[in-house]
Amino acid sequence: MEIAGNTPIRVQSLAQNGVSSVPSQYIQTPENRPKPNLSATTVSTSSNDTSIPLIDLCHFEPSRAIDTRREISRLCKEWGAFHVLNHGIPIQLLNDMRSIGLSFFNDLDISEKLKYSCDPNMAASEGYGTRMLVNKSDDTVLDWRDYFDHHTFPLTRRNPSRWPDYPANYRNVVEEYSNHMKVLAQKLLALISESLGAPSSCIEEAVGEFYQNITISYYPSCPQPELTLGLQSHSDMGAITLLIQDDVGGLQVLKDGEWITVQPVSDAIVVLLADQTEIITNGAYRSAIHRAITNANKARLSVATFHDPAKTRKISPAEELLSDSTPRYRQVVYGDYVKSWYTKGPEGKRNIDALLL
Ligand SMILES: O=C(O)CCC(=O)C(=O)O
Ligand SMILES: [Fe+2]
Repeated sequence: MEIAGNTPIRVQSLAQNGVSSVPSQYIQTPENRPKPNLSATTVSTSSNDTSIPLIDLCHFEPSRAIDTRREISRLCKEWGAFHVLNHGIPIQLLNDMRSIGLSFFNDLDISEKLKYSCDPNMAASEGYGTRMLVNKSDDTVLDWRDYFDHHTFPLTRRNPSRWPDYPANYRNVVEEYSNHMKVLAQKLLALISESLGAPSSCIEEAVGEFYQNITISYYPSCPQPELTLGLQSHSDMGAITLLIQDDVGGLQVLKDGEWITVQPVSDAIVVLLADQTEIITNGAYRSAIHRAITNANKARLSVATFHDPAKTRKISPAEELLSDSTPRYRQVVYGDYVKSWYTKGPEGKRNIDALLL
């Protein structure tokens, strides 16, 4: 599966070559394969029952704060994943972000895209890639996904000249999107802190300066969606992830042992609580296990914006949130957490479970 220069084959090239069956490296073990879609045979339920919940943030209107905090608390305890509406991000910017991502993947030749290749031997390196883990063993099952990862905060990491210059507005859109998403992540972490009765700065102070990465994922149509995953089951390792997707759908969240498909809502943003927030809140709020499935007929695009601590940051349950309970998680240096995640793989929540006291 490797071509000259140690560059892994991009899934989009496989799909464009019209393969009728997926190469064996992409075939999931039976227990990890998506269940066949039962919706046609089950009794119809309201759409609320078959997606994650949605909360209207009412533009962070102070007079709604008490209700919003109460609802946020419930969603963080029961789900760790929910849609937000009236979040303050211009809808046009969400559409522009989807549109520039799609142009990069659809309009450029593979040879053009490969000019932006990330370093396949380095975890989360910036650029165009396909393999998420740095694990080199041949028995790793591969995701049916290509991506472009951008390093966007702190500003010292941001270098738009390393990003595509096609379409012409690509770099501007990513910069503007990054700035808006950072503000929203701060507002949400403040609400989440308040919803636990803590000062609004509690979680953000525990995280420290945000390291923000934006990953555009592209999932080509797949000849055998029943055997593959676009992205394996995981919880995100940082503090909070903000995600948008197109109208194809394929994001699934694990709730009470069942995979729930997140129905696309084009103006809404998906909030995913990540592992460091689980540690900081001492498990009061749990990170969401999620994955992406593939589609036989359509390619799919999503944009995930991750907000993480610095690699040198020590993370442990916040004093203000412990009150009379004892810490349930060992302190961890965030860089060590990331290293273990990328070498061992996520496999559900094995990395955070290893920190449980
Ligand atoms: O494509 C999606 O909907 C999920 C992406 C995701 O979970 C990730 O990039 O961590
Ligand atoms: Fe994720």
